[in-house]
Amino acid sequence: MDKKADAQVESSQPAAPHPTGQPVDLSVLRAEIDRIDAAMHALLIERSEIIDRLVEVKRSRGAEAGSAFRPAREASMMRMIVDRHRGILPLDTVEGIWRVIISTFTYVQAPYAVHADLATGEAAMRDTTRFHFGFTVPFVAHMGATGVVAAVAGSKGDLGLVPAFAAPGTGAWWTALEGENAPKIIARLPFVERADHPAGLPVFCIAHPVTDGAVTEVETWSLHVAGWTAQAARALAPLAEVLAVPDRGLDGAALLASIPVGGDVGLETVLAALRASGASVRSAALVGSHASRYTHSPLAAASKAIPLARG
Ligand SMILES: O=C(O)C(=O)C[C@]1(C(=O)O)C=C[C@@H](O)C=C1
Repeated sequence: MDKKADAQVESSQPAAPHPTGQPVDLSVLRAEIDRIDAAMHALLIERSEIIDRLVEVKRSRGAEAGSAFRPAREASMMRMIVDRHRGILPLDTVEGIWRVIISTFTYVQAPYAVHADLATGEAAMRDTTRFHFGFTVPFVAHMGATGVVAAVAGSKGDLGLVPAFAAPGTGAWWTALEGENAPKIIARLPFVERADHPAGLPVFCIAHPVTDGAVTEVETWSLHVAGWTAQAARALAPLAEVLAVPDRGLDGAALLASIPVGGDVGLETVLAALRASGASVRSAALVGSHASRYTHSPLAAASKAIPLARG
């Protein structure tokens, strides 16, 4: 059956009855869908116009020309979007749609590329990059985080994605972030974590230091220690998330420690724990910051979204 005939047969079938008891024709519902699609499209066009005005305001305030990415704003938008969602459209879809909207509006303000380290697994890193940045933003593949950091350092406003987990052979790439003008960690993705996230690979997003819109809920510190032992690793485990790789000499290690700001544990606590375990700390450099990890729980959301039956 051709599509037109198919549509006619379908639309001649009465759809599920309306709550008033009257059957509703499919064509009526499709007209509603067209109306909603047109309204959504018009809103996106209106959003573009607001972005034009936002660019003017940023320019008039002398904002940096490099990148339009504002980590604090994006983290808070993604939390709001996920928290208000309800209905049968999967959350993964909603999050993906807004990641593409926001990343593309970032791109139209100031073009950038995303450099990604594929060394720990090409498929997962590609999925993650496309989920968070869409297909309009150019994707540049690298084999190793060091190449990603170098590419970001040499660019005007590009972003880099590197694994936020320990993987064999990754090396202490974060030591290249130590200089004052070197790139820094500015975000950790996904902004909203949950079980079965379709692009759940934990990655750090790297960029030139952000002076406008940085978020400092978690600081990332590059530490060089001597006397790195299993005991030292155990002492740090409850205090901070740590990536560690061998560095300079037999028992030396380069660490990347993520330490929440304003909590019970600060950099001093971490350094004291290292010293108490017999390690000595040769240097500590702040190499970035990002929003706190934010976890979405479907059960908590469901109990919030579905009103309890009364009576
Ligand atoms: O709020 C801004 O500063 C914007 O540039 C707008 C916008 C968006 O599209 O909503 C785009 C890029 C930023 O990373 C954050 C948000």
